[in-house]
Amino acid sequence: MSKEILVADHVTKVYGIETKNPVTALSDVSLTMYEGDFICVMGPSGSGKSTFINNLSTIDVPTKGKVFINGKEVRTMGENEVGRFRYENLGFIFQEFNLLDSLTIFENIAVPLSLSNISSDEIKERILTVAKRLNVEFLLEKYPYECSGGQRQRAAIARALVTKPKLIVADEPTGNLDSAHSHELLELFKSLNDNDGVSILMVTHDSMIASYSQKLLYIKDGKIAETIERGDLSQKEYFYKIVDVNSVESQKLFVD
Ligand SMILES: Nc1ncnc2c1ncn2[C@@H]1O[C@H](COP(=O)(O)OP(=O)(O)OP(=O)(O)O)[C@@H](O)[C@H]1O
Repeated sequence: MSKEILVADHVTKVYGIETKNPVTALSDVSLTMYEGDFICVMGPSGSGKSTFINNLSTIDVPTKGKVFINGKEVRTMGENEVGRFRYENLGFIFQEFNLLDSLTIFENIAVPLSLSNISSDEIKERILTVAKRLNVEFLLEKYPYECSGGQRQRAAIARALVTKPKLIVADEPTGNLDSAHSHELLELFKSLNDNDGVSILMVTHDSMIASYSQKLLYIKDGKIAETIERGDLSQKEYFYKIVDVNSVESQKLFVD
């Protein structure tokens, strides 16, 4: 049986708890993610998708409930341990790329490896390999401000993958990519998932992109309202199920 990589146990997140207007963005959510899972998170704007993945992946701390990664409760880890854990296991891809403007694309991709003991030859080789996969090898000597939005996003993805993470956490990773590059990225995710056993937790609003996953969580009002498993469905059949869930849930937003 596959190993549990991430467990969320009755997680609640309230923003502004000390203020007059606290917002419960996540309400008593539980999830067990196994090694090799490819899970996609969808839901209306403001439903709590980013809060969900941030609280599950050490970026933020829940108000109530527990998160375990590789069997260890995140709250009990010291800051250094969480930092090391992130470096060794997680690859983050966000819509904001946070590339450093004073560094070239090559140097930006190298940043996560600067803490490692890897030789400079291997660093170079790893960067070239990942840059080729993301089609940014011709940009390695350029600075981020010399690149387009899509190119910067692909460079940021290369930076997230250069450490060979066991779990990719992605929030709208295709937000700045055109359709062809979006599908290329998802083919890459699928190959990392199928062939390298990399687990993926991804937020998207695009049903086509979501159809690359194996499981879909539909979040509404800070709760998991629906779960769909791809199972034996073809990608097309799964896609139609995802479209259905989204349109049924959207229709519920209309008040007669
Ligand atoms: N730092 C914060 N402080 C206060 N409220 C917040 C904060 N971050 C998010 N929220 C609120 O929490 C709720 C959930 O936000 P979240 O960003 O998780 O939603 P989302 O589903 O990812 O939205 P979108 O699809 O628009 O990105 C929203 O009502 C939002 O306004």
